[in-house]
Amino acid sequence: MRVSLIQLEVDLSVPAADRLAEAAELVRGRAGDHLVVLPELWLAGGWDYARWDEDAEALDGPTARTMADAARDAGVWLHAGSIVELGPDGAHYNTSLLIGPDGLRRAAYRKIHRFGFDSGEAALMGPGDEIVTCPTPFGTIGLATCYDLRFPEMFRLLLDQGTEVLVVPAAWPARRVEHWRLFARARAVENQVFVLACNTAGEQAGLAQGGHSMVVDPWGEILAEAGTGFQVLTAEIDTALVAKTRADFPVLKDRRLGR
Ligand SMILES: O=C(O)CCC(=O)C(=O)O
Repeated sequence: MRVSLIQLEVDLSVPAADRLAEAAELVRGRAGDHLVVLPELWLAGGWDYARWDEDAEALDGPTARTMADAARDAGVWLHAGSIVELGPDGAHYNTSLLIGPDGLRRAAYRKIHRFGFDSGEAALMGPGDEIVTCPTPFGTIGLATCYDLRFPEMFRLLLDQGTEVLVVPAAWPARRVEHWRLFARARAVENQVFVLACNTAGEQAGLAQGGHSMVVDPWGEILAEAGTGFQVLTAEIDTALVAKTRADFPVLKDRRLGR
């Protein structure tokens, strides 16, 4: 199957409506791909907390609807990155959306581990509390977001729910980009899954973003890696490699704890 990770440059000085339309066009341009992935909080911005109140929207709000139309027009599965979700309880969540080629939402995942210690996301967003996986024609997709990568115990739960392809949108800063690269490969190797890790590029709220979106196979090989600017990163992946890797090197059978 062909996957594309759209490493967007998030320039918050450009009106959100223009950036939304541009992202939708990029998705439409990926007709022929099987799965397209966008980064974390690419519309609201991952680091401009002051905007989150005004940018918060429901799960079926304008971003979700625009992305659903784009997915249907292109005939692709779309991981639309994440939005600032205004939950029914009035709280905000960092919620990622998986949309089918028919334009229907197939999964929504509220980021469990919020970044910022006592400020930023950790103070302003509610925590998700549900591990989310979704069956697709090309295997079970497991959902995680950015900072989640630092918490390997979460990925064992995703594994135990059948994950074969892990999709991780992010707004990961350049300062710690080597951690990002390390974790993307580590989560692939330890769980014997594909990892599709889609970061932002450019600068957000004065913070340089790391780029280096990656497609990693279950053996930990990097099949494709972006640079630091805007890029559409495309790779062919064979999801049969998950079962083959697990059969050829059956390390997961030796787990002793936590199941
Ligand atoms: O863990 C990190 O270094 C970055 C995490 C982050 O930027 C986020 O979760 O938004």
